[in-house]
Amino acid sequence: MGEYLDKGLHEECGVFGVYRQSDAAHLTYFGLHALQHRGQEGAGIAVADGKTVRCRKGKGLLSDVFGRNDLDGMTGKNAIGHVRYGTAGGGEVENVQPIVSRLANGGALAVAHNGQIANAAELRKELEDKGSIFWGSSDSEIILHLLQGTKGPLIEKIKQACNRLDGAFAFLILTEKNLYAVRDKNGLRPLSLAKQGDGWCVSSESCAFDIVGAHLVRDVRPGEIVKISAAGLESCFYTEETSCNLCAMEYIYFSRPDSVLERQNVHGVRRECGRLLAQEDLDNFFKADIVVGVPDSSLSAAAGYSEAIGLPNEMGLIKNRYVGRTFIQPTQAQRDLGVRLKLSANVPVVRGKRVVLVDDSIVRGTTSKRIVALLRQAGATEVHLRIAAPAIKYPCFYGVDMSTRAELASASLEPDVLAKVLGADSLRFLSVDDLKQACGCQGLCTACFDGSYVTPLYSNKI
Ligand SMILES: O=P(O)(O)OC[C@H]1O[C@H](OP(=O)(O)OP(=O)(O)O)[C@H](O)[C@@H]1O
Ligand SMILES: NC(=O)CC[C@H](N)C(=O)O
Ligand code: SF4
Ligand SMILES: [Mg+2]
Repeated sequence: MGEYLDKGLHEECGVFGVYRQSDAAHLTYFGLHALQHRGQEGAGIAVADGKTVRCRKGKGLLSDVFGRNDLDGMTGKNAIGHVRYGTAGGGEVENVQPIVSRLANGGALAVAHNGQIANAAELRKELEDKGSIFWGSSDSEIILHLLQGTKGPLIEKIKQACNRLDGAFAFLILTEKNLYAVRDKNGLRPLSLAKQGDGWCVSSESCAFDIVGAHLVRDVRPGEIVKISAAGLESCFYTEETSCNLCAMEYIYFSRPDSVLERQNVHGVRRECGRLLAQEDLDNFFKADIVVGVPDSSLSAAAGYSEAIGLPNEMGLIKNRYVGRTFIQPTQAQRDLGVRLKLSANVPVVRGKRVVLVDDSIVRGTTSKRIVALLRQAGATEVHLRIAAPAIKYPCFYGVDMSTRAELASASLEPDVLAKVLGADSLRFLSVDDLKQACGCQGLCTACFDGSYVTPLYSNKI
């Protein structure tokens, strides 16, 4: 990620697929475009025309990989695509997805995976001991090797493979004729299904359906394998032991505000997090002048906080929308300037004001520290930091780039100590109970807040 500004939280991957659509490759391009926020390291599209599966992929953004005419030769009515931020294995092109392979029966298939397989190290060793040779180093490739080692029609192979995998996986498989959508039994990563004319779409987030004119039907259920073929849509489950534990960070940070996950609109959840966060300040007769959200991901929470507490929600920080990719290998001085390149304080708005600064999360604390300093330099008299998520204290082994406790600011520092380190006058987080209430869905993974992991940890260490 050296080419990008040093971000606190990295997105995950996004998957998108279409079935029975003329111009499937172009539609997949547009779907992936709506999911670009989930991964910027690599992108790819595989398309099937009933006889073959063709794939084009490369490093970088979608627009780096696909030029104006690059999709012209990719004919076929079914396609899948992927945007990657790697969580296992490096950023090399071998790990960019979809990964295309051939089973022993000669059938070609392409796989696009979002998530992280918790027992990847154990499975890879077992497969290598049995003779598998891996092409790359990502955990996603394990899915293909497991399929090769099982018997029966593909749907049976997928069931058997899924029963060996643990952790987080939402993946798509494209064969010459069919499309499969699979979600792990804990429902850790999102995956939704939509109807488009007489065809279908599948996506990590529903925001991608809107852009291609498809209509959200439902989430793929935890443990479900959906097969889309000429016969229509068939559904089966690889296990009966299922429960929904969607990643809470999808609501807090990763997903786009216009997406609907498990029937909850992401903007609505964030706004409710902000409202609930304000409650304790209201009860304590907390005094401030304005509420400022950190653009863009905290704006919904700031709106909810401001509504509940009755203070104006002001545009005290401005984001430069053209910052994303900046310079290759920035110098340390340029890194230090990072937040100024991305965010500027709106001086006339914050000067002389007691500011409630609302952000969605603190991971390493770098962003908050820089923004608090920025507001003070702009003349804010007080800066009270309010985080619309609980304190992150434990690593994630399910596909989010927070892998050691040492890098997490809240793992070792209580809020009042952390407030001092960040230069804020006060600091409060949302409680886990309030987060669950705001998300309103039946189950939620909250492991990085409370250490309640929904799978065994295998060789991963807390
Ligand atoms: O405590 P830290 O390690 O700094 O990480 C936390 C920050 O990271 C994310 O923002 P980021 O700047 O990555 O992206 P955004 O512009 O999409 O919010 C998140 O919204 C927090 O602001
Ligand atoms: N962020 C993700 O979902 C990544 C998928 C997979 N673990 C990879 O590294 O390619
Ligand atoms: S541990 Fe945290 S980031 Fe990881 S899946 Fe669970 S809620 Fe999401
Ligand atoms: Mg942020």
